[in-house]
Amino acid sequence: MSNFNSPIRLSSSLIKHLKYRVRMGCNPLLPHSRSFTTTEGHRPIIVHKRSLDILHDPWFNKGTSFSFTERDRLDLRGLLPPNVMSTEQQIERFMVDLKRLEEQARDGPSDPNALAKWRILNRLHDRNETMYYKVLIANIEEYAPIVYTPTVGLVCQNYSGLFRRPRGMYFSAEDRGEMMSMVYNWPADQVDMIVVTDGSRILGLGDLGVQGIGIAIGKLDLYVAAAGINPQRVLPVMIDVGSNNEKLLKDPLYLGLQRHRLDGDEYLAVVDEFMEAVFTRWPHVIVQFEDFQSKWAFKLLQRYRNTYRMFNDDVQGTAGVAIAGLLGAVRAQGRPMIDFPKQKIVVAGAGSAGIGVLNATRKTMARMLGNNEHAFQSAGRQFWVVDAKGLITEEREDLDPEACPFARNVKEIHRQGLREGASLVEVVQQVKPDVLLGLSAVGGLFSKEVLEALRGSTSTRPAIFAMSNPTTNAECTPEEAFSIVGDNVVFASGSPFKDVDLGNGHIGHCNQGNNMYLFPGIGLGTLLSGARIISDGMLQAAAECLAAYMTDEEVLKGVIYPSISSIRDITKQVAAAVIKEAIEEDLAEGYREMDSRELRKLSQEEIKEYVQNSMWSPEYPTLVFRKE
Ligand SMILES: NC(=O)c1ccc[n+]([C@@H]2O[C@H](COP(=O)([O-])OP(=O)(O)OC[C@H]3O[C@@H](n4cnc5c(N)ncnc54)[C@H](O)[C@@H]3O)[C@@H](O)[C@H]2O)c1
Ligand SMILES: O=C(O)C[C@H](O)C(=O)O
Ligand SMILES: [Mg+2]
Repeated sequence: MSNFNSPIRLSSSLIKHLKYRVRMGCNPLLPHSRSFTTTEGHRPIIVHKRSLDILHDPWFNKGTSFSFTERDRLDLRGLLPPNVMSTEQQIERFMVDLKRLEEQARDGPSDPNALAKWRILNRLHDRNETMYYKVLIANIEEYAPIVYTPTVGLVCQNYSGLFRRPRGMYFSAEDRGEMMSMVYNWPADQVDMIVVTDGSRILGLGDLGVQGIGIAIGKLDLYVAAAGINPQRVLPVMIDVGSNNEKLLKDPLYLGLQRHRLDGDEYLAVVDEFMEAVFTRWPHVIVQFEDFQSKWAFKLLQRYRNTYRMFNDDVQGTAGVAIAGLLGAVRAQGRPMIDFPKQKIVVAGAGSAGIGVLNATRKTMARMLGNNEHAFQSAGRQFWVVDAKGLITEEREDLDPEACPFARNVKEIHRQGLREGASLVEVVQQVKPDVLLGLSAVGGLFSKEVLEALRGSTSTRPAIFAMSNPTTNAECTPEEAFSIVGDNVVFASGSPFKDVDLGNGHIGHCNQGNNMYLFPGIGLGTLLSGARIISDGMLQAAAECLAAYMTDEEVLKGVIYPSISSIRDITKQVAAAVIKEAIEEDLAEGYREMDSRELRKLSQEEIKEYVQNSMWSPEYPTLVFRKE
């Protein structure tokens, strides 16, 4: 039996490994260390490693694309098949493999091979990041539903089984007091974007605990693919304060802390410590809060938004996307934008997303009505909010403070033939809304009865937003919407659905109303402006930019959101709008060589050019070895 005083015996293989690490210039006692250099442009990259270390490093790995001379320079000879492939050949080989799976897929409502595709893409991500993003960007329409909603939901649910190579950082309740030093374990000296979750409300799937890291990874994939954030400078983070999901707590394969969630001040102390640690190491980082249960989403946003560069995607990103869609719906009715404050809107769901949408939409209406208290009060009367307990009125007991401003006046509601707790069907029947918007996480909530009631809408073209994710949580499908309410409706869903063949040569267009159209641009614009905080004005500018992206011709056809294939261009425009607003609000402090004075001199076109030139593209840099 060994005790602490006995000499340590090292196995011969361990000695060999340590000697090898010394030879490679690494500290044998520290975990694997990497050197980080920028890959923008076509400049060579100086690397301090060779041989297998290069092949195992996805930032530098080119797989079969290493040229003969590079293989010699980097001691790779013999470690790869001899045939040198071009990038195109490599990608083709990969795509053939991927497509084979699809050909075998049965054509069902969901993709039976979605998880298999995720695994293949994930493995590529592990071994060759450049190629991974090249594939993702070139085929974004096809593979966003795999790396993002809906499949990412399935991935999070099955994360224990799917976990291979760790990605990102985990801060847990057990790490209290250690985070300030732990944060230095991450190898990158520069981090631009963090997406953090506590796993408490992953999409509409509830508390998935530590497995929620998948959502942070998926969101950051879009930051790289859509916003051109350098993948070396993104960091997915999971704050593991436990889980209240009893199934997970009993699962022996669960990878997270097997304890109930911390609450109250203890919870806040963990998140505070995390924020302090990451902003100490990377003062210019932007932190996106993702999929926190609404109980904490609002509190944390209020706590940090005036001190740190952060935003909550579910509250603020979703709000902007909804506003853009709602404005699109008005245009699709052939009405002028000024009619927006007249829209009657029924919202199902009063959580972080629903309340975020309600607040921002009310403010937008109030601005159009004169931006005074009277305008704000009258805008508030355009909404009827239904949650799990039915219509919310001032009679409701124990109402969340966030929902209070939207509780309907009891007398007014009685005159409309409604009451506290009225069902969604009753509300739709009585209100005859222009818009029915769902952020309830309840699949099928817009039942046949609800949709039939919507046929009585006073609008010439009612709009249905079934925004809950993933697919199975959508409040209704586009088929149901078009067949029950009518061919003329405007339809959007949070997760992608196919367009509907209406049978008479017409297509019922299915828009994807998802915050992916805004968060990458909000992050990129904030980064490049160097704004200290993310203001309401910057978020509003992002939403307006998205709304203006669609032409009149498109919206009249019911197309209110762009195709995901143009997401890189949309993100560029959104980022430019955010920068412009940050400059106007005097928040922009500049980024790298572009200081605040230079920024202020830029014209609208030059801002767009600046954004475009700052976006990372997946190209192999030339690698050159030099000893450290
Ligand atoms: N499309 C997007 O971009 C987008 C963005 C954010 C969130 N979402 C989706 O929105 C959903 C909700 O997210 P959240 O953060 O607000 O969740 P949440 O848990 O905070 O809120 C859910 C709300 O729905 C209400 N609800 C539950 N059952 C209901 C019922 N039968 N009828 C009416 N309301 C009911 C609850 O009372 C609660 O107010 C999730 O599915 C999420 O994926 C979509
Ligand atoms: O993640 C998404 O697809 C959208 C949104 O952030 C959500 O929580 O559903
Ligand atoms: Mg989310």
